[in-house]
Amino acid sequence: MAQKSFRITVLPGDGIGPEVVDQAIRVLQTVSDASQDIDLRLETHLFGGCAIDATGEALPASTLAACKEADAILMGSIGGPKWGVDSKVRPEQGLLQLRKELGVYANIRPAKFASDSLLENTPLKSHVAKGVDIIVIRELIGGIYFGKRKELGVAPDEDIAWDTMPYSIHEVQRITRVAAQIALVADPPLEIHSIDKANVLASSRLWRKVVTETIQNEFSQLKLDHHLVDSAAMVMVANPRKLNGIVLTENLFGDILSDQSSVIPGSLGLLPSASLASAPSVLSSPNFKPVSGLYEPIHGSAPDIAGKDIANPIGTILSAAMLLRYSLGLDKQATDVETAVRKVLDDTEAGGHGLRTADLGGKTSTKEMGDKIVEVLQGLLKA
Ligand SMILES: NC(=O)C1=CN([C@@H]2O[C@H](COP(=O)(O)OP(=O)(O)OC[C@H]3O[C@@H](n4cnc5c(N)ncnc54)[C@H](O)[C@@H]3O)[C@@H](O)[C@H]2O)C=CC1
Ligand SMILES: CC(C)CC(=O)C(=O)O
Ligand SMILES: [Mg+2]
Repeated sequence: MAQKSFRITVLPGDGIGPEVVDQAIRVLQTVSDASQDIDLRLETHLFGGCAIDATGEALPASTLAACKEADAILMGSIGGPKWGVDSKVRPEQGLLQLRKELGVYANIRPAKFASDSLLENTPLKSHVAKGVDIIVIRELIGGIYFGKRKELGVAPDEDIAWDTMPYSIHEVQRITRVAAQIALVADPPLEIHSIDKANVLASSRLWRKVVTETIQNEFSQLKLDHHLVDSAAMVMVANPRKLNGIVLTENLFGDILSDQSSVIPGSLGLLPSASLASAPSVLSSPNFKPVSGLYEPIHGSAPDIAGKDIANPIGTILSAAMLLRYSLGLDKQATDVETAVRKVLDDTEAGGHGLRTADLGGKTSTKEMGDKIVEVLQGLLKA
């Protein structure tokens, strides 16, 4: 078999970013070392606050070029108090610019139990949390994060600041199609729960109309319902199984609801994400075509725990699994990474280790968690 060689651009970023990315790099290296047929070439670049310190820019041109040339990008997290909200150049601006430049409008954030044993860690009652399996699909390059805004102190009306939340029919159609295509891969297909604030916002009325028409006209076999975002936030913690399937929503609501969804399996540090410029193609299909993408945990740079070797690396490691599956077409290896994570967390299954980092009430360090996942993965990759 001809060797498959892939370029992966790595952006460790700030705070705990480099700590959790180090463990995901070891996982990808383990996949590469296990097969003569696979060669993963990882190249690290400056991005975020560390890039501002070194170059004055959050997203230097060389970093953007490396991202555009890569088969996939693995990111940690950016930001921190050193480059806070009053700074002229902020790391978060670089992240928004990167997402926009790459056109990755579809942000896929699965919120499920990486291991059933995590039920002991949920702050919800276990009968409420059990069986929750939600994929948040968040529109990522539109809405209020990208709309026109005016800062305080800018004339006219210097005492007023504002943001706007524009959405076009095209933007809502394409994210709805991604949600529908992901829903259809499951058997039975997943239900779609579209979240908006259509009782107040014009952009939400457009959202609801376009989602409804796209599903009715193109995917009429799928079940769709609509929730207002305030009550959806309540349902997500009171009876989250009601939202099982796909939670489809716009940029700001998706940012908030996905952090909230991480409470269900027990920690923000557990959840991965993929940001893509099209629907991922179905791996079992003969027409499978890998898509380039940006992969990152859903959390931020966690300045409160940075530099202590206690951050949970699992969200980043599971993001690397999504990278293997969607961008490199390495489904078996992706599943092996997910199985390794499950076995390391699990305290009941054969070969389970029951490890927990501090966010889940344990004492396992970031590096020890990475060590164990790599060790279990090596065994699985040989099989
Ligand atoms: N994609 C990105 O790079 C993102 C960057 N940020 C930036 O990160 C900075 C900090 O933001 P925060 O609001 O504090 O949110 P955060 O997500 O960094 O942290 C929130 C809480 O979760 C904990 N936490 C997060 N990840 C964890 C992990 N892997 N293991 C254990 N605990 C974890 C933190 O210790 C903190 O208590 C800000 O500058 C923000 O703009 C925030 C979200 C996403
Ligand atoms: C840091 C922001 C730009 C984004 C964010 O919080 C996220 O994507 O989860
Ligand atoms: Mg966020």
